[in-house]
Amino acid sequence: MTRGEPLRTQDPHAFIAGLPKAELHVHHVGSASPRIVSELAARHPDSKVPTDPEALVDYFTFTDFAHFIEVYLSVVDLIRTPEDVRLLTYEVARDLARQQVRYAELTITPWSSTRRNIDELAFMAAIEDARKAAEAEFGTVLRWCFDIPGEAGLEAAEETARLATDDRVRPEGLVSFGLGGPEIGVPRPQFKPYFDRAIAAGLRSVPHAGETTGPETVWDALTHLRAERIGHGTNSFQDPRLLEHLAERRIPLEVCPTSNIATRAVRTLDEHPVKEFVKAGILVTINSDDPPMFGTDLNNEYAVAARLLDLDEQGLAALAKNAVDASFLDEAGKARIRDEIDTYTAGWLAP
Ligand SMILES: Nc1ncnc2c1ncn2[C@@H]1O[C@H](CCC(=O)c2cccc(C(=O)O)c2)[C@@H](O)[C@H]1O
Ligand SMILES: [Zn+2]
Repeated sequence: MTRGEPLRTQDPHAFIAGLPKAELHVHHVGSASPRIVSELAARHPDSKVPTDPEALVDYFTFTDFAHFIEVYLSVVDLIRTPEDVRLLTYEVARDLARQQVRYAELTITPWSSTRRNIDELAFMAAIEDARKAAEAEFGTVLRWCFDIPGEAGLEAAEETARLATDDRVRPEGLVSFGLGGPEIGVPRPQFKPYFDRAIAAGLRSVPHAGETTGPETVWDALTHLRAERIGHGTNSFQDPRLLEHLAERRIPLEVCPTSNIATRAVRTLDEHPVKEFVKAGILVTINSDDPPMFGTDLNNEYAVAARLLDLDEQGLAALAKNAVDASFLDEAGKARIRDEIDTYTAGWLAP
């Protein structure tokens, strides 16, 4: 790409690759690279996960959301020791740093590990050790969102709330509390007491909603779970009043375009409602969700957004700043990344 020429007619990849970014919606286990997955699968030959990274492409082709969760859990099954947890977390940070991600909020489901007999304190020590190493070595700041796997029931919710609020256990890097997994048959209001506890302990509320069910789930997340950002929120487009509400209250959406196609929540990228969200004045952030499982990464999601939203370099820089604004970083941290984005963009556009 030639500097100074309008991006619209050019390939945006080079600009995006160097653009400093923040990632707000990315799952810990869902970020395991094919190399890590095949390494773990080889360590645990009883697993049905392929050891050949090429075979993983087929394995990571999903017929629907339920199939995605089934495959996701087979990868969760590969993580069996605190050392597996530390290695995964550190490698995820390395992949983020390579994409110029300066700050990421990583969604972790601690219950999935403690129920697989990983000691809770050893688990927390493993993620914190990786977080500190990543910040020192790559300059990427990681923070955690602990999420309830909704379909696993209220015992899992109780355990997740305990791990997130008990001062003897909760890790220093924890900033938010989430809710993931299937939405069908898993009403949001039942999780209110757990979100209340997490919020009282100073955590921010970031449930998934409106990914596989309609706008009423997003309303539930706002009303009952006091959501400050919505994971996906894809089907919000079906309710104009909800779009207005999200815009007015400045509730950001964590949009993950390729994920929605891979899990068949949306039929094609061209039908993705992200453009309607922007038109409605909603603070849209672009994210990768479970990048290797969906054959994507954050840079590719920005390229997808550039196409769907018809963005030039300034537009992409504004999108990157949306994620900084919507993050749970402190003001000084936000200002640093915003400045970096401005400096990078000005340098790129200078004749
Ligand atoms: N696009 C997504 N949309 C929603 N969620 C997503 C997405 N990507 C990844 N997740 C993750 O999937 C987990 C689901 C885990 C789950 O349901 C479950 C049920 C029963 C037992 C167990 C177990 O561990 O034994 C787990 C969520 O907590 C979430 O972190
Ligand atoms: Zn997600």
